[in-house]
Amino acid sequence: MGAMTNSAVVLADTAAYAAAVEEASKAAAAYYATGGSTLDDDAYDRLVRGIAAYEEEHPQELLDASPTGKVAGGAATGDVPHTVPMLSLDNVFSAEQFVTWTASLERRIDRPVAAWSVEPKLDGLAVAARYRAGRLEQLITRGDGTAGEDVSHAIGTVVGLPEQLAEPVTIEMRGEILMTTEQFEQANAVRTEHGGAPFANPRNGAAGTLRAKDRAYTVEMTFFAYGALPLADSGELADTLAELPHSEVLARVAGLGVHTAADTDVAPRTVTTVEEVQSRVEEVAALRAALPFGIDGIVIKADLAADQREAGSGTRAPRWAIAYKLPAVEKVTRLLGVEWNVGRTGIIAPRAVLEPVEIDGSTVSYATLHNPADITRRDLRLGDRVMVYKAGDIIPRIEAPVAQLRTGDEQPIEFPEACPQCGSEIDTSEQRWRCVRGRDCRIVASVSYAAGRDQLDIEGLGATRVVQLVDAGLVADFADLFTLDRERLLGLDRMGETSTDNLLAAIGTARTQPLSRVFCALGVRGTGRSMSRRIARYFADMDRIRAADAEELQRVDGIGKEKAAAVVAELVELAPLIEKLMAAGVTMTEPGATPPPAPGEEDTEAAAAPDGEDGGLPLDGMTVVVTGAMTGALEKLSRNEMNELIERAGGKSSSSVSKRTSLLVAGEKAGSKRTKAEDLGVRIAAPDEFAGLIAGFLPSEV
Ligand SMILES: NC(=O)c1ccc[n+]([C@@H]2O[C@H](COP(=O)([O-])OP(=O)(O)OC[C@H]3O[C@@H](n4cnc5c(N)ncnc54)[C@H](O)[C@@H]3O)[C@@H](O)[C@H]2O)c1
Ligand SMILES: [Zn+2]
Repeated sequence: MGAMTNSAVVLADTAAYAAAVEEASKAAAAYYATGGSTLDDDAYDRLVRGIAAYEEEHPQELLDASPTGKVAGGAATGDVPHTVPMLSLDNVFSAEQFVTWTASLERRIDRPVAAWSVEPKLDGLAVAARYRAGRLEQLITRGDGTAGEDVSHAIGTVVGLPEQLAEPVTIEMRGEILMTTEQFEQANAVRTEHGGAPFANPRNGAAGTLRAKDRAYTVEMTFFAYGALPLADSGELADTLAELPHSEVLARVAGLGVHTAADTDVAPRTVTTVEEVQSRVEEVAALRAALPFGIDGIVIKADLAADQREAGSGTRAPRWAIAYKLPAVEKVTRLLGVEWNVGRTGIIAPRAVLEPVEIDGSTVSYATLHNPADITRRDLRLGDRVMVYKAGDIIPRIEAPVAQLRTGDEQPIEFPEACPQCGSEIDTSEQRWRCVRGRDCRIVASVSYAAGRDQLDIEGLGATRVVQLVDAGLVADFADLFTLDRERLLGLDRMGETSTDNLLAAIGTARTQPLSRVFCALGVRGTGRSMSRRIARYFADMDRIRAADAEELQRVDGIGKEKAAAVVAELVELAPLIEKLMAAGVTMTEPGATPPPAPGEEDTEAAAAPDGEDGGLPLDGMTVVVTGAMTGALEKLSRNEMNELIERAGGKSSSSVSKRTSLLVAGEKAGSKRTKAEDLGVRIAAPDEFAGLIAGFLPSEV
């Protein structure tokens, strides 16, 4: 389980302390009233921990408004007295803290705790539900712990809280009201349909919904009981409830028809040792991401009534129970942009680009947005602060914007008007938008990419022409270009003799492109131009690349374990295409590169020879940066071609000048890179001088 990384806010002086108390009180008031706090729980907890730390150092400065030591931070109130106070829970954040807590509890009762109940800490709001003679009469919030608010108007909208019990008993059920993920989605759909702002997360949804009266619509919530108490006229049930172990009380509650967590994957479990508690805690933590409702920890309670009685309660929390907190899975961050990605079948899916935020031990920079309707429904805007949810391995998702944090500068999200991959029209008739070319979209995009200037460089084969070839069924992948039939090309619109012959000639030339470009044209994920060149130079021919396993691929500069495995897998998928290219006579070797020793021969002299001695290339061991306009023999070369040239001559190309740069090729209008190279004392060469240095490697004139 990831450790808690959130440390307390540090408060330097009285003024900072007072400001923190005010901020926390405001947040808590909003949180308990409508669920609409501007802070996420992590930020709130860090603030309160900072307040507590300051108060410990300066007890004489304690402000009345301080949230510490109070149920609901002192922010909630009510006028319906509770029979027995409804308290909060103390927290632990690690196995060690938990062990310390059990030791102090056992010291207090002067004996080992006989059994523990380990249950989910449901992330909703505490309520008391009073049943008289089996009928649900009153629903009350926790309030300040001694008195809560009457929210009986919600009776009938809460799944798991029947209006009639299985037996005509008088009893108070205590538990949590929350929205399941599904209810939350439903709530936001209904709410936005009625012109309301979506709830930022399920907890806010439950808080806002429970207290709202006279809404034009109802949304469902779910109740989970975690305890029961007698009421004034409970009769003999009072004695039973006072004596039964907690676990058996829960079983009675369920027997009466009230919902508990017993039917979930994280059902309460009774165990006897601290080790068993710990392993159940880990189990629950692992199950969390897949649960259909939110939990923010695990509650561990002494199970026996006698143990609970003797431990007693403080003003804010019982001493016989503890909340083992799990890392927060929700954080507020900013929505920076939206990307539109086209899938294999042509589905165009939006993805949110976020200001990176750490959630549960990983950095989250993207979140799924499902479809355009979803964006509209959630009323998301660029620049919005959004609540992001991420647990376990699930794809992070945006729950909703935090509307209270809007500044007015937020911008609408623009939807694409043409397919971002191939430029075709978009079919918007369904919720999930789709490129009208469907699966062909990918073909159009990958053929266009392969024909591009930095890959096979096929002149006259622009996007429109590719669309034309794909639509005519002449091309299903870019290998088909090499077997195009002249007569059939002539049959297409706008393809006269001249353009057809020019195109065929350009394709013929493409056949002679070096392996590095052919490899790049394959579009293997994570291998752009320079990586493709490194791979091609290392292996020298396609067969060797294909024969390489992940371990061997990692010998190529810049390829790590994960990328190596991904490349190997993708090359297997691409086998039919590669074979088609080979059959069409496309070049499969890299000029000037020497293949590595075959596997198993690594220890022979070739491998033992010191680096650089093998080829004696002019730029061996050098890192070269190019800037400004090239002239003379280099004039026509694009930046990519310059980089190819550098690498062919044994150097490494880079785009920025640093201490490690060996040479800067500076042409006309060289700017800041030149200044930087001068400052660092990096050698600078004019294009002509550089051309002389690598003369043997210049592309032959066409
Ligand atoms: N974002 C904000 O602005 C803001 C403001 C105030 C409070 N908060 C958050 O609220 C939390 C503190 O609230 P709290 O005082 O309600 O304490 P809590 O939620 O940490 O713990 C106590 C509550 O746990 C609930 N609970 C869930 N499952 C239970 C179970 N099986 N058995 C017993 N109780 C169970 C009960 O409702 C109980 O009242 C913190 O996590 C804090 O971050 C956030
Ligand atoms: Zn498309």
